[in-house]
Amino acid sequence: MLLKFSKMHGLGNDFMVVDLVSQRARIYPDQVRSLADRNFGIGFDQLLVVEPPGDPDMDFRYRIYNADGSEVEQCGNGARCFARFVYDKRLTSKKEIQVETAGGNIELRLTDDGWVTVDMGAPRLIPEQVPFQAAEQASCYDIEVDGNHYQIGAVSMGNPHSVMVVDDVDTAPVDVLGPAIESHPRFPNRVNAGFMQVISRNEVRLRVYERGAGETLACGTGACAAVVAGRIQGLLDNEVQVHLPGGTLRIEWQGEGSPVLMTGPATRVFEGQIYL
Ligand SMILES: N[C@H](CCC[C@H](N)C(=O)O)C(=O)O
Repeated sequence: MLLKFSKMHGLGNDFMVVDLVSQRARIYPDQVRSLADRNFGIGFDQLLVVEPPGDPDMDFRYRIYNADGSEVEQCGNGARCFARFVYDKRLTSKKEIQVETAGGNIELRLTDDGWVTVDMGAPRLIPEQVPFQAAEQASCYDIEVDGNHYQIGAVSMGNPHSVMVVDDVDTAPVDVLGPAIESHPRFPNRVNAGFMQVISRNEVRLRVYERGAGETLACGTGACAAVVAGRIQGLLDNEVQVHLPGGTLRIEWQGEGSPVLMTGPATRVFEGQIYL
């Protein structure tokens, strides 16, 4: 079966995007893993799939698979690329697009400067909703890793995030602590592990070791979760520039119960086709 795809990225977060609205195909987890294999496949952090909506009030369903084949609830950088893809491919003429994901419904807004603002919905802070094992909700939790103790925030943007404040992201032990936190037993569904350096109340630097993909050049939901965690710890204001290795996102959050808004670019790289 021949499958057409687009290669896209959001600040270096690397995607393969396939349209299953106009192409009749089915993709299975083992196929995802082989497509992600940078030696024999196309290589990506996540595979993004465009499908017809289940809910007639929505425009599309948006399915997301990590490079390890795991299907996940949300992908922020991918949402911006999704909007660019469906508009440029003329699957919609709308510039405000309602999308159904496993982690909740989101709204994608294409702006005239070619960027995209995504209403990511309200963050979930109740431990059971992250999910994270904790006796009660708090802005900060103590976790133990290899006998050492660390303070983290636990936030869901539909997908689970841990956020650790560090003095310097360049020297943070992301390669060691990232995988250890990703598979920490208190996160029953694993977790994306963020490391945040606070520059000011409106500016942070962030690195994210992503669940199912490893460290990426950018993580959209990670940027949202970092701002939420920083704000509830009293470190940040409502609008924050988040500097990731691949570039900067603008994140806005007015506080508990409000949606998180993420604004940034979406870039097409090449078109391709592959025989599955
Ligand atoms: N690795 C994430 C999914 C992709 C998130 C990231 N690429 C983004 O831009 O939000 C997870 O397992 O929840």
